[in-house]
Amino acid sequence: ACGNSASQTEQPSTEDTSVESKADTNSAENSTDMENTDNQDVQDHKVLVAYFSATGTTKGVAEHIANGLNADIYEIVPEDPYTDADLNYNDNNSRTTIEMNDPNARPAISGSVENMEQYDIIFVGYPIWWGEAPRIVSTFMESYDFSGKTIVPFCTSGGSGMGSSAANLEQLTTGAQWLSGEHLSGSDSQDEVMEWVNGLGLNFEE
Ligand SMILES: Cc1cc2nc3c(=O)[nH]c(=O)nc-3n(C[C@H](O)[C@H](O)[C@H](O)COP(=O)(O)O)c2cc1C
Repeated sequence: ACGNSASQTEQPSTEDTSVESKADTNSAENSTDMENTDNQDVQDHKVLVAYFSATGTTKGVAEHIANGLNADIYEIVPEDPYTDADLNYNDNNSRTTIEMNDPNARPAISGSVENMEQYDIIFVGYPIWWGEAPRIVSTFMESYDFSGKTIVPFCTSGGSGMGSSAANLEQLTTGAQWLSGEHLSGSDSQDEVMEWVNGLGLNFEE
């Protein structure tokens, strides 16, 4: 399913699991070229960019979104970090192969989002593993009450699209509005990523 994955060479920084959750970068100034000033109506929405990234690609995209929107960012950090051996998809007995073969696997997350209630829009980013979101993203979706919130999924991959990954995550939440997601590339510039974000038609808090 993932023979076209190229990125096993740029190696996982699995030891770099520092939580930069909620780097509170919201400030009054917003120097980015937000194009949504013409559709500010009654309410602006506070945004969280949450992501899981085993080897840094999704992290880069998540940072583009968070920087572009001046939004909070939260890394889903596994309690038990993924080693290179864990990430070996050529090994039928590797941790990821075992987890992805079990739809009910729920790897534990270290830490949590403080005050999820304050967010109206949550971007959720992840790498595609065997055509799906990693099971730890399922753990994340089941850990909070997302009702009334808008969820915007995005992924990176070695070539596959989102497939049914987001639809399957959506099943784990109730009462949230899921927008159709986007497959992004680790080589996309911030401007390219923001072009997609600004085209979503959401009102972001500035
Ligand atoms: C266990 C595992 C399974 C993968 N399965 C797929 C796949 O099915 N399709 C694909 O295009 N890429 C697959 N990949 C490649 C990753 O999706 C890709 O390298 C991604 O950008 C990594 O993101 P990250 O650096 O944020 O972890 C897989 C990678 C791993 C480690």
